[in-house]
Amino acid sequence: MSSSDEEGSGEEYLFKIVIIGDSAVGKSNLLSRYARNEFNAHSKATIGVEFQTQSMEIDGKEVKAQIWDTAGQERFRAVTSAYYRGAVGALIVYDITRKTTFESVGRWLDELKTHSDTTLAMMLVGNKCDLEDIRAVSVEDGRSLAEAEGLFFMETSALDSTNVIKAFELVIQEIYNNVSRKVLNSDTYKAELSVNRVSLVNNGADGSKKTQGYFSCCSG
Ligand SMILES: Nc1nc2c(ncn2[C@@H]2O[C@H](COP(=O)(O)OP(=O)(O)OP(=O)(O)O)[C@@H](O)[C@H]2O)c(=O)[nH]1
Repeated sequence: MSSSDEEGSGEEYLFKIVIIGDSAVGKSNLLSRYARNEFNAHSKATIGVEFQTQSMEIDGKEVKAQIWDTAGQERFRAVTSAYYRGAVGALIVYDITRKTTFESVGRWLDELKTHSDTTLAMMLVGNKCDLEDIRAVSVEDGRSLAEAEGLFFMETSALDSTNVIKAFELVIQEIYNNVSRKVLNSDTYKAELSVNRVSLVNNGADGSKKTQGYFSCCSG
C-alpha cells in the first residue's frame, strides 16, 4: 500500500481486551451477549482461549475490540503470558451470588498486573445481577473494592442483558482515551504540532499571526 493510500483511508483502531475471573462467573456469556446477542443457559466451561471481534465508532473512527475469553479453571487455562500479551483493557468478573468469586478478584488483578506491560483500562464486573434473591455480594462491597483498586465498576446480567453493552463500551472508550492521551503526550505529536504552528503562522495571508485553529490541522 502506498503512503497516499494510507493517508486516504479512515483511521482504525484495534484494541485487545481480556475477560478474567473464576470459573462459571459468566465470562463466555458476557462475551456472546455483547458480540452476538446470545445467551446459553447450559454453556460448558471454556477450554483454552476464544476471541470475538466487535466494532464501535468513536469520534467518527472505527474502533475494533478483539475480546479474549479464557477458562476460569486452572487446568483448562492456556499459557497465561500469551493471553495477556498486548491487552489494553480488562474485565475482571465475579458472580454476585458466590462470595468466593469476589474474594478471588485480588488474585486475578495480581495476575493481570504481573503479565501486562502497559496502561490498562480495567472494569470490575459483578455479573448475574438478575439473581437478586440469592445475592451474596452487596453492590457497596463491589463498588468499594473497585474504588480501592482504581477500577470502573458495573453490575451486569448476561441473561437479561443489563449493562452488558455499557460495560464493554465504557472500557473501549477508556482505552481510546488512554491512547489519545498517549499521542498527545508523545514527542512526535509535539514536534508535529510545532511544525504545524510555524507553517500556519508563516502562511497567514495578511501577515498577522493566526492563533486560532492550531489543533484543527491534527484532527482531520
Ligand atoms: N442467571 C444468570 N446466569 C448466568 C449469567 N451469566 C452466565 N450465567 C450462567 O452461568 C454459567 C456459567 O457461565 P459461563 O459464561 O460459561 O461462565 P465462564 O465464566 O465463561 O466459565 P469458565 O469457562 O469455566 O471460566 C452458565 O450456566 C450460564 O448460563 C447471568 O448473567 N445470569
